[in-house]
Amino acid sequence: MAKKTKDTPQPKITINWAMVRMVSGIILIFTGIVMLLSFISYLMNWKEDQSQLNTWNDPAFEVKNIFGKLGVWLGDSFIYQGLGAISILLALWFILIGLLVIFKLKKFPILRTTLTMLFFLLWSPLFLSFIIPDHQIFGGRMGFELKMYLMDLVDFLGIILILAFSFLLFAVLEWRITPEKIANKIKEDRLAKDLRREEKEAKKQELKKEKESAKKEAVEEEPQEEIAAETPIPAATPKKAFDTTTSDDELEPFKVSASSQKKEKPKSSPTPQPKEEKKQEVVFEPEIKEIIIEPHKEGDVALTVETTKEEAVTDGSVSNQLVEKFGEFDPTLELSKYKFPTLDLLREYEGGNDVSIDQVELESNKDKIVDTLGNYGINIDSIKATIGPTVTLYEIVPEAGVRISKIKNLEDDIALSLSALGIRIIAPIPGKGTIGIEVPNSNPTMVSMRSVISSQKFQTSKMELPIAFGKTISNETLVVDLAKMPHMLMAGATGQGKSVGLNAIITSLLYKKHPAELKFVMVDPKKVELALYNKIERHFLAKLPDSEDAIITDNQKVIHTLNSLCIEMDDRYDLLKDAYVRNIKEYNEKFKARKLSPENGHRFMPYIVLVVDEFADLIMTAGKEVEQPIARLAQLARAVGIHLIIATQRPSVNVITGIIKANFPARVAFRVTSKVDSRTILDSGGADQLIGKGDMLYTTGNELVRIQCAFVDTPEVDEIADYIGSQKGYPDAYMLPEYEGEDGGSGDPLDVDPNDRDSLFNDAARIVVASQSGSASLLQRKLKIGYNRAGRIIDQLEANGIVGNFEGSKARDVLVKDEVSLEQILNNEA
Ligand SMILES: Nc1ncnc2c1ncn2[C@@H]1O[C@H](COP(=O)(O)OP(=O)(O)OP(=O)(O)O)[C@@H](O)[C@H]1O
Repeated sequence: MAKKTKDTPQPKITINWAMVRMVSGIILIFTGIVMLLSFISYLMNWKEDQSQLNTWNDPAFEVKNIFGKLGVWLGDSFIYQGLGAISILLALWFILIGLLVIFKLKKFPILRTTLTMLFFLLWSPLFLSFIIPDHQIFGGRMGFELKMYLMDLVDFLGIILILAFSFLLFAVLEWRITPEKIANKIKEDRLAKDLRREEKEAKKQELKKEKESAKKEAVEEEPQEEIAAETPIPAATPKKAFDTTTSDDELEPFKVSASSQKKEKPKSSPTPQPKEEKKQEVVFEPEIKEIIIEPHKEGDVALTVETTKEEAVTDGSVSNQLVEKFGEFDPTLELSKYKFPTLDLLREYEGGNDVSIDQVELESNKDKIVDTLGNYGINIDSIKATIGPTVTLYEIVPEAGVRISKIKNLEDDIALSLSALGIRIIAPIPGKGTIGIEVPNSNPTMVSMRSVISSQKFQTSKMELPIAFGKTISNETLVVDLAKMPHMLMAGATGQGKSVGLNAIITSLLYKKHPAELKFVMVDPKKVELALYNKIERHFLAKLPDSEDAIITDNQKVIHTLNSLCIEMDDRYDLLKDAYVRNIKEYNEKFKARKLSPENGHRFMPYIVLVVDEFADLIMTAGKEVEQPIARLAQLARAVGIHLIIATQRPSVNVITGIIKANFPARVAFRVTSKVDSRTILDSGGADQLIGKGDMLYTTGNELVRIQCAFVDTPEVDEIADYIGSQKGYPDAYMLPEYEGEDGGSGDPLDVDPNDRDSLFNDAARIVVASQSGSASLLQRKLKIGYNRAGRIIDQLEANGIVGNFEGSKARDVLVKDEVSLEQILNNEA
């Protein structure tokens, strides 16, 4: 603010263009209105008024025109003696130009409008005086004279041709009429007609179907024997077929004709289904052909043979057709009414966005820095201050020849002379060639979550998983993409702002992502930090199938969940491989473009963010069991949209092990108690010099950025969770794959009785042999079964010698090499 008043420019004599524009606009509109009303009035009263023209100066002369003598004069000059009735166009043009001038409508095609008007001003007088020759008033003098001249020159037919050709020429130039356009227009009209017809037919079909289902219900309510009596071929007709055929025709066997069945086929069941599923079902229906074998003998029944054509591989053209027909797949359709949290759920804090610092404080800090350095013989060329929310950065350019290390060594002395905590010296500032000294403000400004969420940067961000972390030292909102990080390690001593930081991350994502696009897996050993998010379980949380609470507080469950996430990761990789894409973004785009069929197990993949609030506690109790899956996820899960955020109070080396550290390039450090801790988390000091309360350092491997974390209070989080939780959600939380631990799944095949076979055993064996891959997740997808059952079937396959031994994460070898041998095995053992 103070800066502004300082920089106020000297007053200059300037032309107020806005006023000029306003005044000229008003004059134009006024002129246009007077002309328009005069013309209209003149056209109505011209006979009487015109006869008075000779007695113009006579005070007794009375005219009927709405604008009196001026109106008559205008009408006579423009209409009678001039352009005729088309002069009205001129009046309208004045009004239009006036409006354009006032409202600054730059996009309006003014030149084109003016040219069109000029054409009509020339063309209409001739046209009007030609078709209404008795009254000069319509064509005006211009029309009359022109007509007389042309009559003499080209005669009647010549004038018609001139009028017709000039109009045609104008139309072609003005409306750019080309033969293609005309053809297109005809085509469009035809298409629109067809579309309307199709819509009508679809509506009719729907009505018919409704009636049919109503009838079916009525029939179902009737006693069964009655149906049996009326239906001559119930035994031969599969139940499914009976279920799907519901028209009256069905009750008569001979009328189960090609046409009536054809209509039935795409629907497998008339029961209403969730929107999305319904859509997909229709989309990927196989092509069905029918051959009717006519009866040979009298009294024989016609046989309809139904053949399903092999489903074609979905190539571009098919998907294009699908997209044309149904539009892109919309993952948000099921919760299409979902409303994103509103800004008013977040609080405005006192002092909000205005970062202010006392001028005196600035001056005195500067003097102290200059004096301290001066005492050690370091002279300064220039010094510049950048005021941030919690700290002010003084950028120093030392005199030539001063060693940087000398200034760096004076850190403690400068801190002493400024008598302030949290002084940090950055020597040199990367990419700037200056030396930075960060000095805490005596009155720090709170950075509210509201201010960062409402920032343009966050609102318009196109990032996949944007996080509005807080504000940098130059008071800019820092928005980072979790998808790019791809995992984050967060550390800080107790009470320094870790939980607030986690909430800020989660809140940012909740403000930007639809429940269909993002799921959280939350681990909260402290049991209270993340409990608030229980309310959004059905919208944003993921959990294990058998667990009650989505937020995991029990360490044993954490191990299961992490392993389950590993399975989800492997499944996702299989799907990515199938789809020939390299990451979740490309995969989802392909899925949305309907290039991947859900029939083959493909599905829209939401991002999964694993949030662990107290990692030290987990490592202490579960050690390797937790470290291994975390490391696996951290190494591999990035491409499949699984991201980890891990927070810990104790950033010691036995918690943040080398393997974990190597896979978490994004680090956030709140204040820690020692330089060693700072080194563990950031690989450099600095975190021990922070001032707490959300003051943090952030790095993605290169430079350290000092940020004031945005503050979001528990009641705010509570309100956001309430707001989301009160809306319609999914029936349940997002289900992660089942994981049974050591005892389940791929157990000891010796325990498995080779004769104890799952009902899907044969199918599974065929799939495994056909693909030559003994993977449980393949069976899961192809047979649409759970992980446990797939694991059991794999064990049975092993016991029967179809697949080889368990080989860790690798798929098992398939011992039967071709389908013929497999069929022999299956037949022998049957
Ligand atoms: N970004 C911030 N801006 C202002 N004040 C903050 C900020 N973050 C934290 N604080 C203050 O610090 C207090 C403690 O923060 P928080 O609960 O996040 O600490 P913590 O590191 O999670 O502690 P613990 O590990 O014990 O849970 C908050 O109640 C708040 O008063």
